[in-house]
Amino acid sequence: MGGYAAVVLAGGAARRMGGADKPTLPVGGQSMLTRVLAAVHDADPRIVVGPVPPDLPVPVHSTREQPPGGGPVAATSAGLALVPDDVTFTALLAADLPLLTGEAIDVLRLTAESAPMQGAVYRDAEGRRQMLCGVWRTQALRDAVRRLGEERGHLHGASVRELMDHLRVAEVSWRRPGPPPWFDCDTDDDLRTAEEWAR
Ligand SMILES: Nc1nc2c(ncn2[C@@H]2O[C@H](COP(=O)(O)OP(=O)(O)OP(=O)(O)O)[C@@H](O)[C@H]2O)c(=O)[nH]1
Repeated sequence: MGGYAAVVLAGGAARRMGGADKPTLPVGGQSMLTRVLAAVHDADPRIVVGPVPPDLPVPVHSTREQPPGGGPVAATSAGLALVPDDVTFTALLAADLPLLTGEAIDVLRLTAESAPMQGAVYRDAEGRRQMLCGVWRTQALRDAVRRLGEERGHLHGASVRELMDHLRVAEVSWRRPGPPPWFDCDTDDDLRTAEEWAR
């Protein structure tokens, strides 16, 4: 596999968690953001779109969509602006995936590199795409963001689902026993579940 970049979206409002600073919440003794960055330890560059906690234990590049809070596609666009043109693949990830592993990223990378598609995401047992747990051909992702921006006139408030409509995506099932690596924490209950699984 070749090199890849990682763009981690970490500037959401976390309304379902009462506005908590979600990426900094600990699971298994480490912040969710730290855990996601560890899963992409071999990505270069690693880009965080959102506030970067001062005690983050790994170096990252950081940026922010303008205006802040513009939603995940505006944030993706800001992150992609820091990905060099010669980086063929980019992992696009939420910051609230505390069970993500390097192995799970490798499966996505292998799929994205071999499939005649523009990227790969996980699909859960109910068939739902985990859209912020994927690896993409960087240029295809850039093109999709640009086309969506042209259609809407702006990216503010655009959803990841709208973005995916502009991309050909391979869906990957995770069939191994144990917690799914794409599990995302939207609520306090999710956080408790992740904590149990992370033990
Ligand atoms: N930089 C940035 N990241 C975002 C934005 N909106 C969502 N995200 C990130 O995208 C990921 C998925 O977001 P959600 O969990 O759907 O939204 P959320 O705002 O975190 O939470 P809710 O308000 O409860 O929906 C999370 O890692 C968020 O931090 C945004 O406007 N800017």
